[in-house]
Amino acid sequence: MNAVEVEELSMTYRVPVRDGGLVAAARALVRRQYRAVEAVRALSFGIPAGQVVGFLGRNGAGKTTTLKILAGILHPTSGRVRVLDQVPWRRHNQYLREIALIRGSQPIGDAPELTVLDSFHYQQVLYDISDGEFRRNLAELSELLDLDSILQRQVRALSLGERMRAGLALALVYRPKVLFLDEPTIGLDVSAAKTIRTFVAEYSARTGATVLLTSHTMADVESLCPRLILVDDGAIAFDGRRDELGALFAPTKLIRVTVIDDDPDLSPYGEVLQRDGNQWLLRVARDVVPATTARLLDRFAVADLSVEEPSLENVMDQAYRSLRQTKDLAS
Ligand SMILES: Nc1ncnc2c1ncn2[C@@H]1O[C@H](COP(=O)(O)OP(=O)(O)OP(=O)(O)O)[C@@H](O)[C@H]1O
Repeated sequence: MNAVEVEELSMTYRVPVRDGGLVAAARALVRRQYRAVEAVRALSFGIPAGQVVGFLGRNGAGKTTTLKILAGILHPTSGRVRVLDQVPWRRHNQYLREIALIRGSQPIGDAPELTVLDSFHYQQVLYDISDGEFRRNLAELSELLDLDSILQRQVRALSLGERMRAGLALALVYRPKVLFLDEPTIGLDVSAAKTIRTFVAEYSARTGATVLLTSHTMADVESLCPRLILVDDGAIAFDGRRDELGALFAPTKLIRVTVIDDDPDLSPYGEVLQRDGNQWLLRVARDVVPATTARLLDRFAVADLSVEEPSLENVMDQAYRSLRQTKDLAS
């Protein structure tokens, strides 16, 4: 059984619309008009327990809406969802104890006057955690997220990075089995973001937690998610491994080659992206990579040669362009 099971999930928001001006404002008081925004359209996917999945897509693609439905905050327009075999929007206590939604934009609850430690005690009461388990979990989280120096501080006085570390620990002190992480590194400096990434990887490895993560930071996705689901306009555009995404949307690879010949010219072998002395970086269509490497090895005295996938950032850029083009052609 999958930990997360989503079938034909759709969500349409009703957004009030009115023209500008006082007359229109007065008319809207009497008869309000609405416009439908289809945020999620017939999404289907399953996630086995323990898997870490990147949930990607352009701004407005429907990621946060999906995570909110899975976390039981929103009721969808239609579709079937089971997370740990429960219907999220029924919000049973048992369910809420087994999952956590953590949003990088709002990592911590709404009691900014409490200290971090008080917030932990509040979580202990709310989630009915035994003293022994609470002490163990808090000690482990403090160590992994370096919380000792902020436990006595008021939440309102924390920096964004400290807030995110505290928010993650607060959400995980009751040991949820499924994590929905919505841009957990947004706005963080490179070291703080790395701390969060390392922590998420360790948490899921240690506890076997299932993780669905959205991020526009490709380093998060690259380091954490073997499987990627790409949504576009509320529908799934891709579901598979990172190399499969590359093969689908970025039809090229990079050949990095160092030759020891004098004054070599490698430009006929591919698009030259970089040249540094005798080291060349060539962009080559995927299907001619084997033939091109064979020709290079045959023609030059090669000191070093490697074939590289384009960066995930590059692949995503090409994927978004291609999806936009398809949409423009269809409209
Ligand atoms: N509360 C709401 N009321 C009306 N429309 C909404 C609401 N929340 C989101 N939307 C719309 O639904 C669509 C999907 O939004 P959503 O926030 O799920 O996208 P996203 O993929 O998370 O985007 P981003 O990467 O920018 O965070 C967008 O068109 C958005 O404007």
